Amino acid sequence: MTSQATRVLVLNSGSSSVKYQLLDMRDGTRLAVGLVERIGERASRLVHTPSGGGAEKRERTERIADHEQALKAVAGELARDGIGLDSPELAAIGHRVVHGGPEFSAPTLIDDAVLAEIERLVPLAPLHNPANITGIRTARALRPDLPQVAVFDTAFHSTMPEDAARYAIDTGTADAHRIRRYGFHGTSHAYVSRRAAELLGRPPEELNLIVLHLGNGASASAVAGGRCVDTSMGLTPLEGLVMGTRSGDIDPAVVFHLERVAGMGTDEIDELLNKKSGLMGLCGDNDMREILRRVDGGDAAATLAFGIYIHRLKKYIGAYYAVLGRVDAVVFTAGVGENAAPVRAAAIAGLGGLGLVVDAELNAVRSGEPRLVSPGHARVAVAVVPTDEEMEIARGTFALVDA
Ligand SMILES: Nc1ncnc2c1ncn2[C@@H]1O[C@H](COP(=O)(O)OP(=O)(O)O)[C@@H](O)[C@H]1O
Ligand SMILES: CC(=O)OP(=O)(O)O
Ligand SMILES: [Mg+2]
Repeated sequence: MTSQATRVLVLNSGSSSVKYQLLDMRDGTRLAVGLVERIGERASRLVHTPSGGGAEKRERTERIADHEQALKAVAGELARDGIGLDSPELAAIGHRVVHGGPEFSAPTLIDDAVLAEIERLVPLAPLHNPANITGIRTARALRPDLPQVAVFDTAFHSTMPEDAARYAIDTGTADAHRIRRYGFHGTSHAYVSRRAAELLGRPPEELNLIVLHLGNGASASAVAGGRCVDTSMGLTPLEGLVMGTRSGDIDPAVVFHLERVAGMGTDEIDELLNKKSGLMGLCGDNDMREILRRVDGGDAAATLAFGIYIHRLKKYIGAYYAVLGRVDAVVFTAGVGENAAPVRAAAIAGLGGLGLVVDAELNAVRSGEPRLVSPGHARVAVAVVPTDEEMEIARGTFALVDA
């Protein structure tokens, strides 16, 4: 790596999309942000926004057959702005990898052995890891000489004590199959915990936080002194909160019942719980904006879906309050947490006895900045802190290659 190589390209490859950012780690400048979506469909879409210099957003709709073609299209857009993959200023490519299993608890330089291990973990994250692997393979083919770094969703949660990480099932079976709670969205929980400490003007080591990452996938975590002590997702990203299309917590016997009584197969049940449940399963919509519109219009299914979503969220706030013993702040983040004021208000409503109160006026403010939504006199702060998983991945990547 040359001394002027300070840029990191971050790739967050999903099953049918690639989100990317090019960052300069000298000062955290964002040089480009973009998204390729509907990969494999007839009309895929690429949106590329070069930052600074008043450059215009560019948008294209065309067929992009696979992740390899998507990455080549991204490389083409970056090259057009003179910041292509061949630039000597590029230090590394950082990849979001969702499941790191028991092996990976820190950003890791990718070689053949690491890639093989990430592949071995596919059964534990069938929706996520395969896309991450394709992203890595393609990026390696485009720039074989460049360091490629994997940053794992599970890493931040590796500090969970065994009491929180173990399921109460037969230990031999659990160990033989690596069955335990791993947790996800870790880069978000880590980044948001740090930014929340800055907002509160206190060192992270002194703080107990409940972080609520509410996006399409959603998870809660209890963070004590900057370390995760419990989180709501488990072996896979299916456990915990009600999500856009995932059920979150259910009695595992529901699965046996569906097999024995409803005659459903394992793959069918997997698809039901991961893709046809949650808000989508309850009311036919997974976009919180649409659900809030329907609730306002008095729609009964949307109102029930919202109620179930909020009830589960409250249960986790209460549970993590008890796990932590003392809470300094409850922090909302991700698409729903950052933007949906009614979700924040409803989740905190009635928790005055725990010192949790939301100020209606502060909660209604729309802003991209970290901010408090609790009144000045509140015993426990309630905050909104926009997440930035790409920046956290870039930090982890650059720290490794710059060492
Ligand atoms: N203004 C808004 N009000 C309510 N919900 C919103 C708003 N903007 C975005 N969202 C919600 O955020 C969700 C996406 O969150 P995001 O963190 O981007 O998810 P992911 O990264 O999992 O795709 C959408 O499903 C949408 O419901
Ligand atoms: C792990 C996970 O649930 O990720 P996402 O929210 O991006 O689906
Ligand atoms: Mg997300």
